[in-house]
Amino acid sequence: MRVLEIEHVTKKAGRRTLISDMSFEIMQGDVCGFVGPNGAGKTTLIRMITGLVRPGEGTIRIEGFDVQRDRMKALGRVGAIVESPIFFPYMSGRDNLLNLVKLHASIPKENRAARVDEVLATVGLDGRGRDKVKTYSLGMKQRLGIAQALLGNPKLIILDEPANGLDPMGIRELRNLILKLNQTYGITFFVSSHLLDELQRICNRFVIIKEGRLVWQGTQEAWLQMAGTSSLEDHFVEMMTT
Ligand SMILES: Nc1ncnc2c1ncn2[C@@H]1O[C@H](COP(=O)(O)OP(=O)(O)OP(=O)(O)O)[C@@H](O)[C@H]1O
Repeated sequence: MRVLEIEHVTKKAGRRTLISDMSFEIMQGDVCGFVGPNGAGKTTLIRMITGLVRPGEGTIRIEGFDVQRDRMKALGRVGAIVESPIFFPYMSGRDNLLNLVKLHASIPKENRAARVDEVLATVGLDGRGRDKVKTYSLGMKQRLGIAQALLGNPKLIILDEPANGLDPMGIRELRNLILKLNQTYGITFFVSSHLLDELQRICNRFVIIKEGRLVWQGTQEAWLQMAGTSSLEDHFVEMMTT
């Protein structure tokens, strides 16, 4: 099943074209790495997928629902951390989520607390849920962000440079969490990052863009084959400079 469809999407800002006639698809169960140099348009496309910005032309569908025309149904299937998640620092992680769970109309009032405790346990924060967010490490805040994304039971989770600023332990925890959510709950992931080695550990597919255009998309296997004896990083740099 197609979870995300990007069809001939173009976005301009004034005379500048930020995204140009871009098309690709992601299937259910994929963990797709989204890569491109600084300024390639990754965040711009992610903002369109999450409904924060309108595409100028083209269509974006999530599980078949058009993000523009069927906004509620489309966005109800996505959990995303686009900019760093923002929580009230003087409230506990649990209280922050108890506040946010109210936004999900599909969760009855009497089930809210149970749902919050469930997602806290899923991301491994059950032991720290009642501590104030200001005492959390960056890695814990990221996991709280993923807990928030999980509240609505998403089919697709979009993460924009989630490993930014994380130490090796934090990166490892994030990696294990993504793999667990993918393998245990079948959640599809679309993850932008500059850390190709890290993406190589978790992704089965890649979408590569440059200057707002799709350069390549395919399986990790196909990319490794194309790269030959080079590392993905070396091959990526080569693709970007030729
Ligand atoms: N509203 C806007 N008006 C004009 N230019 C914009 C606007 N939004 C983004 N840009 C430009 O579009 C380009 C793409 O930016 P974007 O943030 O999507 O890139 P990115 O691939 O996410 O980069 P990075 O890897 O650095 O995060 C950049 O050159 C940016 O300055």
